[in-house]
Amino acid sequence: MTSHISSATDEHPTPRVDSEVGPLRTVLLHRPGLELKRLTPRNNDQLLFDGIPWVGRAQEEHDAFAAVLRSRGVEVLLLADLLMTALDDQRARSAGIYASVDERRLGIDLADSLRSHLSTVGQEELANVLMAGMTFEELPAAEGASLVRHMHRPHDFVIDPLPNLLFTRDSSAWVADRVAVSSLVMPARRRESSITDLIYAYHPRFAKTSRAYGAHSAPLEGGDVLLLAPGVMAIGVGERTTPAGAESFARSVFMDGLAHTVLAVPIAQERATMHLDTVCTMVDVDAVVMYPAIRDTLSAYSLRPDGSGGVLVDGPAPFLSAAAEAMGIERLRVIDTGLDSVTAEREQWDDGNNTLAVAPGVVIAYERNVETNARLEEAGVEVLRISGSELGSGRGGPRCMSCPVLRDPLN
Ligand SMILES: NC(=O)NCCC[C@H](N)C(=O)O
Repeated sequence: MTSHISSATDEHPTPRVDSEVGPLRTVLLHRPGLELKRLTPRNNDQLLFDGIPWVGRAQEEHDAFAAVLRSRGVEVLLLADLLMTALDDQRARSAGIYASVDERRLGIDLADSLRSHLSTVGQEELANVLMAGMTFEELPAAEGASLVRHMHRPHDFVIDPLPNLLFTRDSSAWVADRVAVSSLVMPARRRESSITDLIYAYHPRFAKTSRAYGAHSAPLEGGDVLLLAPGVMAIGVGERTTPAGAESFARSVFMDGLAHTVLAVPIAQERATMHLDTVCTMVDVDAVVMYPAIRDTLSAYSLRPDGSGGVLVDGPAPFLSAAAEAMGIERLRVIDTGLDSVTAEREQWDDGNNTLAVAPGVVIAYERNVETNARLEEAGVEVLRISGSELGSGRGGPRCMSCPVLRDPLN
C-alpha cells in the first residue's frame, strides 16, 4: 500500500532560482511595518537608514511594488505571514525567542523573565516583537524589576527592531534548489537571518529545502550574490561580504554542484556601494545596468573547483570579460546609469542600478532615476516604474527589497 503524506509543499512547485532574469514566479517581500516606526534621528544611522521614513507612505509604495509584481503573474509571499505560520511550531518559537533575547544586554534575571513572558504570548504578538523589537516601557510591569530595568530609559530597546527586514534580498538567497541563509555583518542586521532561518526550517512550504550556506558562516549578504547564468555566480566583496565569506560560499556551492565558476568581485568598502547590486544588476540574459564610474575598473578573481574539495583561484581580470567568458557569451552588454558623471552618481545613490528583473528584458525600477530608465528603454529593456521616495530612505531599490524563490529556467 502506498501512503501519501499531504503537505503545503505538494501544492507549490519546488523553489528554484538559476538566474537573475528567468521569468519570476514567486518572490519573498516584507511589507514595512512597526519596525520602521522605531526609527528616530538618534538611531537611524546605527539602524542603517538615511532618514526617517513616512511609514504610511512607505507601505503604500510597497503595496504598489507588490501590485506590479502580481500584475506580471508573480506570486508574492510576505515575510510576516510566513513568520506567523512558522511560529506554529514550538521549535520555531524557541529559536526566535532565543535569538532575540540578549543576556549580555539584559542580565540573567531580566533575560530569563523576558524569555518566559515571550513563551506565553500569541503568534502575532511574538512575530511583531521579533520584527519590531521591544522597549523597556513595553515590558509588562511584572517583568524584570531589576537594576537593569531601573537604570534604562523607557525608550531604550530590550530587543532591537529590524527595520532592514524590508530588504529581503540580503538575509537569504536561493541558488538552484537550495537556500543560502546569510551571515549578515552589520550589528543592526545580524538577527534578521535568525528569522529567515526559522521560516525556511519550520514553514511547511519549505519543509523539503536544503541549505547552501549557514547563518554562522563567514559574512555573506544576498545583495552581493548575482546569478549571472546557470552555474556562474558573481559575489561582491566589500563592506559586507568578506573574502572569507566569498571563498567559503564558493566552496559550498562547488561541493553541492550548484556552480562551476564563482567570480569574486572587489567593490569599494563604502555605504554607496554596500553590495554588488548597488552598482550592477542584470536586466537581460546578456546585459547589465552598471555604474559607469566602475565599469572599466571592476575586476574579478575567478574561482573554480579543483576536483578534490579545494578552490582554484585565477586573476584578477577585468570583470566584464571574465563574466562573459564564464557565461559562454561573446560580450556582456552594459547600460550606464545616467548620462554624465554627476547624474550617474546621483542615480547610483538612489538605486538606479538596483533593478529587479521579472523576465529577460523586463525590470522593475524606481521612477526617480529618470535618465537611467530612459537609457534602459533605449536599449530595448521594458521598465516598470515604481515610486520609492520613502522606501529609498533605507538605501535599497527593487532588487534589495525582493528575494526570488522561484524563477522559470532560461531557454
Ligand atoms: N542589497 C542591498 O543593497 N540592500 C540594501 C540594504 C540597505 C540597508 N539599509 C543596509 O544598509 O543594509
